[in-house]
Parts: sequence; structure tokens; C-alpha cells
Amino acid sequence: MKTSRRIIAIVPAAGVGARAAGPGAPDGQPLRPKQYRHIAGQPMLRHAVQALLADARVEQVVVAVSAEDPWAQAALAGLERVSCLACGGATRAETVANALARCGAEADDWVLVHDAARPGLPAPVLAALIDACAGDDTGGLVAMPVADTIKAQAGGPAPRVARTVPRDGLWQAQTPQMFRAALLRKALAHAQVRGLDITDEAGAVEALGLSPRLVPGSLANFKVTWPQDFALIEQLLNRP
Ligand SMILES: Nc1ccn([C@@H]2O[C@H](COP(=O)(O)OP(=O)(O)OP(=O)(O)O)[C@@H](O)[C@H]2O)c(=O)n1
Ligand SMILES: C[C@](O)(CO)[C@H](O)COP(=O)(O)O
Repeated sequence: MKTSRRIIAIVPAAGVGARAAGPGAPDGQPLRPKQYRHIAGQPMLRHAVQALLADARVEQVVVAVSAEDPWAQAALAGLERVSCLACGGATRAETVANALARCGAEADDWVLVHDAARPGLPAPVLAALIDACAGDDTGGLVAMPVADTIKAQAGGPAPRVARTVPRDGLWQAQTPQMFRAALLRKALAHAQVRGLDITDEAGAVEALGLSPRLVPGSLANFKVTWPQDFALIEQLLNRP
């Protein structure tokens, strides 16, 4: 029997971008979800998808959008190796699980999950993740070692420090995150049945008792989350 080892990317793009919305557009209309706002001349989603397509080992990019999404087709027009599924869920994890159920990945295929909100993924970071995971039994994720001193917040009306948290060995999770399709399906189903609040694929895999590989990421791969993030990502993506 042939062992399938394709790499299929899933881009969850069914969020509303509430934290990025700010006060709204100057004309009073609500802003479109952040993944469709233009950065360096094209939608954020298109940048994120192109970053994955830059590695020829990625066979297909599956973009998961919400059912009433009127923007995805235009945002992805003309891109090869890209398909779109209207399978958004109430949470990011649900969107990923829905896409995983419908994307056609076989058990042994690798699945790379990458946020639409991370348009600055550098090609060498993606290549390093694929290289590191291809020979790994569990899979892994891109992440950044914590550089700043970390404070835990105390209760009360205004934010105050409860304590300083030792940062040794702490990493900030980014995407892409790369796992075999069968493992990721099992992990997401397990998290759902147990009612676990997981915010990334690695978290679901960890809940099975496994230890995903950490691959150093990049500051450029930050998640566009707040209104002020657009100016920064615009500068980064406009750099020659
Ligand atoms: N139900 C959801 C929620 C999020 N996402 C996607 O998950 C990625 C990371 O999520 P985040 O940055 O938190 O995006 P939003 O949920 O849109 O942002 P917010 O929490 O500010 O509303 C984004 O590509 C977003 O579109 C998704 O596909 N389905
Ligand atoms: C998956 C993720 O990008 C890792 O940092 C992040 O958790 C997604 O954002 P959310 O705010 O947790 O949905």
C-alpha cells in the first residue's frame, strides 16, 4: 500500500477580527473582518496564503471561511493550489476541525495550520518547520522564545502586578503548526469531547500527552490583532 505523505495547509479565516476593529470606518460602516483588510496593496488573507504557497512542498492550501463570506473569492482570485471551504465554526478550533474533516487529507498526510492573521511568515521559517517535522513522530509548531520579563496580573479594577513569572523555557506559540492529519483529528475530537479550551493545534496534541517540537519563528510572523498592528505589518510587508 502506498504511504501518503502530502503536505496540505489549512488557513482558518472565519474570525470576525473583533479586537482589530477599533472604532469603525470613518464613514461609520463596520470594518470588514481583518483578514480582508488591505495591507501593502492586497488582502491580509492573500499574503498569508502566498506565504504558504512559497514552499513548493505545500501541495494544497485550503482556506476555511464562514458560510456568508462574500470576500474570499475575490481575495484569492487567480491563485493556484488554493481551494476554499465554507466551514467556519464558532471558535478557531471548530473551524480547523471542520476543515480537517472536509479537506481530503489522508491519515498520514501532514497538515499545516496557519492563521490568516499572520501575513508576515518568512519563507525560511516555514521551510525550517517542514524540515524539522518531516522526521518527527509528533509534529511541531513555530514559536518565539519569550524575550521580555513576564508579569502576572492581580485582581482589582486597575491592572496591577501580582508577581513576576519566571520566563525560562517559555515560548510564544505562532503558526504554522504541523501535524499528521490522523493525529490532529484525534486530538481535536478529544479536546472537544473533554470540553478543553484549546487555542492552538499543539494544545490539543499536548492534551493527548504528546510533546510537539518547537521551531524558532520570527517577529515578522506576529498575529495582527489590535488596530495599531496594521501600521506595523504594512511597513514590514512593504519592505523590499
Ligand atoms: N471562529 C473562528 C475564529 C477565528 N478564526 C481564525 O483564526 C485565526 C486566529 O484568530 P484571531 O486572531 O483570534 O482572529 P479573530 O478571532 O478574527 O480575532 P478576534 O478574537 O479579535 O475576534 C484568524 O485567522 C481567524 O480568522 C476562525 O477561522 N474561526
Ligand atoms: C493559534 C495562535 O495563533 C497561537 O498563538 C493563537 O492562539 C490564535 O489566536 P486566538 O486569539 O487564541 O484565537
